[in-house]
Amino acid sequence: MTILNHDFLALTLANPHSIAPFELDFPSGTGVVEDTGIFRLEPHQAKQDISLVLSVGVHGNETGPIELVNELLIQILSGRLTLGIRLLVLIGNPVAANAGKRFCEVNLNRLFHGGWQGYQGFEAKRAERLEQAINDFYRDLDEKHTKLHYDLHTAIRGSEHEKFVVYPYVKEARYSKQQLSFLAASGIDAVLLSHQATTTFSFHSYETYGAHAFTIELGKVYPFGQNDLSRFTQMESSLCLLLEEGTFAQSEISLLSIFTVLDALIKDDESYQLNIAEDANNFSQFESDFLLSSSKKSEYRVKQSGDAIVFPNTNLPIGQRAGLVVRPISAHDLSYV
Ligand SMILES: O=C(O)CCC(=O)N[C@@H](CCC(=O)O)C(=O)O
Ligand SMILES: [Zn+2]
Repeated sequence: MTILNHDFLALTLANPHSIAPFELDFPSGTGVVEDTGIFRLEPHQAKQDISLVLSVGVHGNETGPIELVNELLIQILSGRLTLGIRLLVLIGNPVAANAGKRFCEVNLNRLFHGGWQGYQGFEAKRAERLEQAINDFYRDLDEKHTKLHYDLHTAIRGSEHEKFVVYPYVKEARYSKQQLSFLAASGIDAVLLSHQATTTFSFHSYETYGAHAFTIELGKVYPFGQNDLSRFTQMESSLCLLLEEGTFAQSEISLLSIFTVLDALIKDDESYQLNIAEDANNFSQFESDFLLSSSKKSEYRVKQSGDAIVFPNTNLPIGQRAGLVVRPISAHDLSYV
């Protein structure tokens, strides 16, 4: 088996359920395709002790980041980019990607950190397999080794901040200045600081391995072939620098708008409604006391003028997150590591 034309995405989509493992050489290192959508690359000469997981397509229809990372792989495999750190690329949900869907049976990004237990079907198996791949990749690294996991997504809606990240819930609320500066340099506009543990991929890597891990939203969802990859230029440049030199591009944290997550809105009944326009953007703000959601069982009123909604979505099963309510805060109010 080989990766024809260095096109790992094409190989993955042609074999969405499984691939027998195989090894390959490329000009600056060696690689192993461990399974479908799971590709580990080891540099001949590591410039820094950094192990980077780049995951894309955890939601199958979020194709822009998949195309971006596939392009980076083509550059590495063809020798145009010299790999200087360890790299694990994960294409999360190839079956849903082929179907042009967010997921097939269950939202994969709610099944990590053991959340797959108790579920059947492709996504449950896939979450377990992806967790295993990360565990294998991070195994036996010493204390001073830097573990990174950037989980790249695109959002269903337009947004007042086109590119933003979810910083998973971290103990003692201490945030990495180096990573935030890297995100600012990568074209990220805003950061949401999570208020609780979740079963997302980025939370799993932070909580289990102490990785610097983020869900990174790079714009709006488009089908394969319809993404304007020029919108990812800053992220691409930062990733190239990191992959080649093990260096983090840095910009002022003050470029970032920071939001704390106040509440997760949970769909608690079939009657659950969000009182927002169909086409409302992420980060739409509301006045104090506005009735943001209501159902036969509950209502949610906005606590303070300026509070905003991110990821509003009611097209999901009861018990799942229908949105996040966020509030702007100053970067000066954060504690940093
Ligand atoms: O646009 C939307 O509503 C969803 C975009 C998306 O997939 N977001 C992630 C965020 C994960 C996190 O909170 O870290 C998701 O919902 O899984
Ligand atoms: Zn997503």
